[in-house]
Amino acid sequence: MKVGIVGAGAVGATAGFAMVMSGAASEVVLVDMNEKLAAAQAQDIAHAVPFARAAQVRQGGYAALAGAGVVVLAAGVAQRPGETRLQLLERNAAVFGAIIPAVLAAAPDAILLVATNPLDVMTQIATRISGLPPSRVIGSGTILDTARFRALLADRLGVTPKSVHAHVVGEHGDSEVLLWSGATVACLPVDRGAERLKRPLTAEDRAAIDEGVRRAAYRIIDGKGHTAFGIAGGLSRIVAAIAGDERAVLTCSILNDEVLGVPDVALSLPRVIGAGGVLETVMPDLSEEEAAALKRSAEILKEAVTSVEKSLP
Ligand SMILES: NC(=O)C1=CN([C@@H]2O[C@H](COP(=O)(O)OP(=O)(O)OC[C@H]3O[C@@H](n4cnc5c(N)ncnc54)[C@H](O)[C@@H]3O)[C@@H](O)[C@H]2O)C=CC1
Ligand SMILES: CC(=O)C(=O)O
Repeated sequence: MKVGIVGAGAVGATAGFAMVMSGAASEVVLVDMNEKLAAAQAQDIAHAVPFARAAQVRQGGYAALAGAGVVVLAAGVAQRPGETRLQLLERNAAVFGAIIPAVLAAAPDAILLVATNPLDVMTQIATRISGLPPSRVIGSGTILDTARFRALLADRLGVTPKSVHAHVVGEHGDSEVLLWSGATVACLPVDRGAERLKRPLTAEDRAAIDEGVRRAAYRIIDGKGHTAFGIAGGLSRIVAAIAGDERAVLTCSILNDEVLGVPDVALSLPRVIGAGGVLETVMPDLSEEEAAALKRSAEILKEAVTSVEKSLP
């Protein structure tokens, strides 16, 4: 599948690299207002193609996106150390106002895959600006937080993350909700599985994992200035699910009609992803505490989107 990526910085370029190395994309076009950067990133990725499956990688203008099945939106500003994702909102909303009409003029049939933060609000803004149905405007959402949850839990349990099933829903950000009640390992609820693995989970372990997932971006940005590898893996996974019409269940963000009484808000829930984008949403069973936290997350996002909506085109 041909994939366009608008924003060839750390996230966009690493995502392009991940898609080429995993075989998720057969053609990648990088678009950036900094054409020199996009051309350099495209060349660098192209030099990895001999170690991967056949793929074409190049820099281009918006017209070069024609025929793309997915266009990743990774343009805009990123957090500086200590900054929250929501603090980026006004600057990145203006960037989307400029790029989305240009993307759709060239690639009207593409699914938009949003990576820019604040992720959920940007997904909602992209849905509104594009006029596309919510199923075709997908935010990477908590696919990354879910991966972090599985990685940290697996490390504690001494098994591979692929054998841990656990999800994060809600905001891709500070109010996200780790679904401990549905987490499983070896066909067992996670607490029982942990005991059988002789690595029982204490309240302190849970708190440390929660903090490790929720604060991961802050720690990584403090150390290296940005995050890229995790989200690149997640974007590549979503593209593969679309390209292969997989019907894979992934936690992604789209505009929901309503979440626990909060209307018209984008946030992540488990979604079935295939060639048409989001094919189904599967509302998980939630404990009382998780339901209250998800509702709070929806309210925070609704407030954020309402604050910027008036200035949208
Ligand atoms: N969804 C997620 O889980 C994650 C999201 N992010 C977000 O992804 C976004 C990009 O982050 P980075 O790649 O680290 O930033 P970066 O600064 O390395 O790259 C952004 C690129 O966007 C380009 N750009 C800005 N305005 C543009 C416009 N109007 N048209 C075309 N190109 C434009 C810039 O020239 C730059 O190359 C940020 O909002 C960041 O917070 C970052 C990590 C994870
Ligand atoms: C920066 C960001 O959103 C993340 O790594 O989660």
